[in-house]
Amino acid sequence: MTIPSDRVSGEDLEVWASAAPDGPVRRRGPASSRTTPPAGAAAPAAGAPFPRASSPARDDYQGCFGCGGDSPSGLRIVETRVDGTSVEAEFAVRDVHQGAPGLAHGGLLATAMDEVLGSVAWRLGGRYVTGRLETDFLAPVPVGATVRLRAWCNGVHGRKAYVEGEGRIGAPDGPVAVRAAALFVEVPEEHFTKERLN
Ligand SMILES: CCCCCCCC/C=C\CCCCCCCC(=O)SCCNC(=O)CCNC(=O)[C@H](O)C(C)(C)COP(=O)(O)OP(=O)(O)OC[C@H]1O[C@@H](n2cnc3c(N)ncnc32)[C@H](O)[C@@H]1OP(=O)(O)O
Repeated sequence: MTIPSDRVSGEDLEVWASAAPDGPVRRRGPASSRTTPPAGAAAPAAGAPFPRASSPARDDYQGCFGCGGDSPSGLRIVETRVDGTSVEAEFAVRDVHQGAPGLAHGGLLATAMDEVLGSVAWRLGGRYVTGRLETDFLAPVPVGATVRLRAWCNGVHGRKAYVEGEGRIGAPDGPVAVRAAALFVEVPEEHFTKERLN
């Protein structure tokens, strides 16, 4: 398998022990050039308060599909540890999250990554939305499993924050089921109000 060297850095590549007949397969990591910080990107700040002035960020807002308690089929992601801008979180895969019978739908796993990576971005101190989200699905996740999420910021460049993370099955050192890299873009407060229909 050939990996275009202009698309990924050396750190993005991993050698995967594989039973493939031609030996170990080199697989691309989750980050493409569009989700990799450019040279000169700043290191993330140590962690800043959420800018809670905007209405979707109210302390009592429970409508989020990822983390809110008001969404009956929501993921109900709970943050378990925050260290600066890095976040650990978890959620339980329920019947309503199925794709194939008994297994989590991939789109919901991508949603979980969007949520936890977004939480990292908001800890930079601005209001951020997802501009691009790249996801690798590495193992099926059974209904009933707890997915342990971990996410961190690789750098900030102007309005752009480069965030990465992973989800493991069952335990913090369990098998990696999903990996993601994203570009979050800082937006003004009006972003969350100007297009609303209700
Ligand atoms: C959101 C939650 C709020 C509640 C918070 C509660 C408290 C916190 C608790 C918990 C954490 C939150 C967790 C949330 C998690 C979920 C997050 C989501 O699902 S967000 C919804 C989905 N995303 C959108 O709806 C964006 C839709 N897109 C847009 O609005 C625009 O396209 C936007 C803002 C992304 C960019 O538009 P422009 O006009 O402002 O700016 P331009 O110039 O186009 O882009 C700026 C820079 O970014 C690059 N860029 C933009 N999109 C890119 C892309 N897809 N790929 C690569 N680069 C991109 C551009 O090339 C440009 O770069 P150059 O400055 O020129 O270097």
